[in-house]
Amino acid sequence: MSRTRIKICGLTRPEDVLAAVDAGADAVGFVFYPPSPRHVAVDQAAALAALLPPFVTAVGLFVNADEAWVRGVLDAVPLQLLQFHGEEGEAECARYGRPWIKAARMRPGIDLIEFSASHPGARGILVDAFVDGYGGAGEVFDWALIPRGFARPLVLSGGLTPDNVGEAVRRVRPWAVDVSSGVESAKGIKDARLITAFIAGVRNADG
Ligand SMILES: O=C(O)c1ccccc1N[C@@H]1O[C@H](COP(=O)(O)O)[C@@H](O)[C@H]1O
Repeated sequence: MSRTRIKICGLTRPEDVLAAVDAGADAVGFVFYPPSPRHVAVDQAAALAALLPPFVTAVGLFVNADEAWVRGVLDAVPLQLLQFHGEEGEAECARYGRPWIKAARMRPGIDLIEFSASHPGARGILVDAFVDGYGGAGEVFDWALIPRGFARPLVLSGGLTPDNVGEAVRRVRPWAVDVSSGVESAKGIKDARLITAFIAGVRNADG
């Protein structure tokens, strides 16, 4: 079994980027969604992305964003992967010519197979709790909503913490996990000890 990839999302400070990299994160996320307390300005994100060593992926998170604005971000920030976390359709996700993942907002009644089929170009499907404000709420959803044997790379998120990520990895066996609130001391402020504990929890579950 391959090791579970780990993304630490919602970084706003250089020290948090370095903490995530030092702890062994595979990817870091920058939130380009002004209502979020983790929103980063374009020049701020460019400075943070410049700190990344090779083989750590810079992910840009967008929610129903205006096309011209996204293009402006892409011109200024070296993002290797886009995360669409709103109601973006396939064409909206594809128009930037960059690899992307698509978030499914999980609640009872959702058909993840059908959702996945409507986003054929996504490199993976991220599953998060259905919450007001679209995400970053620290809420867990019912992992039983994920079909067994889901055939595409699955990124599990939503209320993961150092305490529950081991159980999450053992039960769901996702391709990757993504965390924001669960490694914070305050909104947008990461805690290096929590990041380290989170990554240790994943690695213990990987076995
Ligand atoms: O982090 C945010 O502020 C955010 C805002 C809008 C959409 C998504 C957001 N973050 C993503 O939400 C999930 C779950 O986060 P949490 O660990 O429960 O806090 C995760 O994929 C973040 O990338």
